Amino acid sequence: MTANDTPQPTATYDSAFLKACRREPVPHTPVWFMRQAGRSLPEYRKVREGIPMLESCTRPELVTEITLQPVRRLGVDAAVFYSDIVVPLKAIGVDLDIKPGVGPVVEQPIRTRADLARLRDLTPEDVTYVTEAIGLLTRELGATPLIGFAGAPFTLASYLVEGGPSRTYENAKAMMYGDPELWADLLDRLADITAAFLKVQIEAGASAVQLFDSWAGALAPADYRKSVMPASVKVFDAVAGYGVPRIHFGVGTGELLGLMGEAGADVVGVDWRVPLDEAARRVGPGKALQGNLDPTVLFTDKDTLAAKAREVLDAAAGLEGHVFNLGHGVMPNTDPDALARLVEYVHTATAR
Ligand SMILES: Cc1c2[nH]c(c1CCC(=O)O)Cc1[nH]c(c(CCC(=O)O)c1C)Cc1[nH]c(c(CCC(=O)O)c1C)Cc1[nH]c(c(C)c1CCC(=O)O)C2
Repeated sequence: MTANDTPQPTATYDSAFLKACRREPVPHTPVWFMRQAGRSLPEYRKVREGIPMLESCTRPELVTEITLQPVRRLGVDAAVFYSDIVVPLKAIGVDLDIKPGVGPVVEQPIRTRADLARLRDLTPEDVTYVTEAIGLLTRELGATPLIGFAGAPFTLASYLVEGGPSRTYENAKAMMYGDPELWADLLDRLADITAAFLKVQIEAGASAVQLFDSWAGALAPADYRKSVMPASVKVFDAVAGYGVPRIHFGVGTGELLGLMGEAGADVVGVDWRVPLDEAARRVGPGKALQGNLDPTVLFTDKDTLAAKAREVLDAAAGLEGHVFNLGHGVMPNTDPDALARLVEYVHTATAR
């Protein structure tokens, strides 16, 4: 499929997940989990043994297996492509690695205009392993949709400018406030790279895409609107013509929910801090919501888990479209059986 073709009904078109994204009636509330593939699954730890994270993302058969693992075990309504937000940066030659237990670490942070030259455009040839893996996956998945994803310009910039994970984003925000032109140019470069990465995934067969602006909650709404939102708008605009749902998620973004919808999302992801009925008021009409069980609830007993999931469903009762998810990613020590129970509970409680 290319942009602006009339979207054709596909094998996944009538899935509960895509219907909920389009705000159509659903047979049950669809469920998937951010970070559903990964360390909470013993079968993941087994196949990843001895293979560095970023290398694992370049092996199509391994990517296929890891992406399918949670679909088989948990009964979720969608698969999420096994990759990472820093994969496109690595693919254009940025010297970075994912350090276990730490996260992405960038050898030479981007701090000056000269550093920007290290961010060249991403072409499909840079990530042929992504195209190949998605081809394998969509054949295996059949009617189950595959969600592609990318990091939003701000969240990618936070790693590139800080050089690694940060609690304060002091270098990134100092650039944003102190050198707005350099900042705008950096985010614009990242928007092009992100858009190119999403296009590769959609053209290879992804049924929906999620833009992770995980750390945008660090920003005041006025700064988000002026200094970050234009780059995210550029990303969403670039993939609008494909007709696949676009999901927009960040952590601690209660004050930004309206703007994150306005940026061009069809579905707004909500963390656990804002109940979904209140989130719907902040986002306004015409968008589905995704979320938002606190991931730590999975560490509690069965009855508490069901009661807390019920609270999410009750808050979502009046929404135009609801995709059940956690308010952030599955934590590594989560019991996979609790995840499977949660899927079962949501499906049963919402069966129509
Ligand atoms: C901020 C961010 C990153 N990566 C991602 C985000 C946005 C989501 C969020 O807000 O949590 C996105 C991501 N990363 C990964 C996925 C896979 C798909 C899925 O959700 O199942 C997704 C969607 C694989 C991964 N990405 C990573 C792992 C764990 C590494 C491993 O298994 O060795 C996985 C499965 C590594 C990673 N990569 C990143 C971090 C913070 C870490 C964790 C570091 C650690 O605690 O070890 C950057």
